[in-house]
Amino acid sequence: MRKNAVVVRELRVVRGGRPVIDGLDLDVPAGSVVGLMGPSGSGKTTLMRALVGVQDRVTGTVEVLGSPAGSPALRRKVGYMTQDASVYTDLTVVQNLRYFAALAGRRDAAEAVATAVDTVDLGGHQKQRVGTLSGGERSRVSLAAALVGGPELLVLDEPTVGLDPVLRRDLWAVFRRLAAEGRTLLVSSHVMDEAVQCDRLVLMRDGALVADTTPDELLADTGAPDAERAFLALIDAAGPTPGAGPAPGAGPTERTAR
Ligand SMILES: Nc1ncnc2c1ncn2[C@@H]1O[C@H](COP(=O)(O)OP(=O)(O)OP(=O)(O)O)[C@@H](O)[C@H]1O
Repeated sequence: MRKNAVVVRELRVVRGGRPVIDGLDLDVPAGSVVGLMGPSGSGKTTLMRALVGVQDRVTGTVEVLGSPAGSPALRRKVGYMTQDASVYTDLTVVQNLRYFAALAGRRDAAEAVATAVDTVDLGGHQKQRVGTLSGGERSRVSLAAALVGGPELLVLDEPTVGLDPVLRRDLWAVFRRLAAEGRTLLVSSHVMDEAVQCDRLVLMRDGALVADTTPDELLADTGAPDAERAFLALIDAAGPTPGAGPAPGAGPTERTAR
C-alpha cells in the first residue's frame, strides 16, 4: 500500500495577485483522517483546490495517489466536497447522486446511490428536489455526491458546517469507517472537538503550515488543557497579524512534529 496519499512540495499559489500559499510542504498518510485547521483566510480551501487540481497559478509539486494533481487518472479516485453545496437544486437527491455516480463511472450506480444516501442519513428525502431541502440536508447531498464514486481520497471542505451535534458525531463515525476501509480523508474544520478525532492535524496560518502533528502531540507540545486552547496558542505564537498574508519569499514553514 502507498505510504502517502498526498505529497506536496514547495507549493506556491497566487490569488488576486498575491501569494496566498508560499512554499508549503505536506504529506498526507494513506488510510488516515487528516484535519486541516486554521483561521479564516489561512489558505485551507486554496490548498484543497490545489490537491484536486482546480486551482490556477499553482507552482511546486502536488502528487495525489501517485499522479500529478488534476490528472485524468484521478477523476474517479478523488472525491471533493466544496464549502458551498455543489449539487443541482432543480434535481432530486437521487437524480443528483445518479449523475455523480455516472460521472465517476460506477456500473453499480443504484447500489452506490443507495449506500451514499444511507451514509449521510438522507433516507426519506430521495425524491425531494434539492432546492427544497434544508441547508444541512443540502450539504449532506453534497457530501453524498463526493462519496458516491467510492473515491480513494476524499477532500472535504467543512463538511459538518450547519449540522446538528448528532449528525456531526454520526458523520465523524462515517469518516473513521472510511479510513478503516483504507481510504484517505482530508477534512477542513473550524471545530476543535472534531480535530481530536483526526489521526493527524495540519494547522495553517497565512498560507503556511504552523504545525503538522497529532491531537495528542498538539496538547503535549503546547501544554494546553484542550485542543481549542492549544490551537490558539500555536496560532498566536505563529507571529504575523491576521489577514496579512505570507510575505513574498517568506522562510521555510515550521513543523512542530515529525
Ligand atoms: N478568487 C480569489 N481572488 C483573490 N483572493 C482570493 C480568492 N480566493 C481566495 N482568496 C484569498 O486567498 C486567501 C486564502 O483563502 P482560502 O479560501 O483558501 O482560506 P480558508 O482558510 O479556506 O478560509 P475559510 O476558513 O474562511 O474558508 C484569503 O486571503 C482569500 O482572501
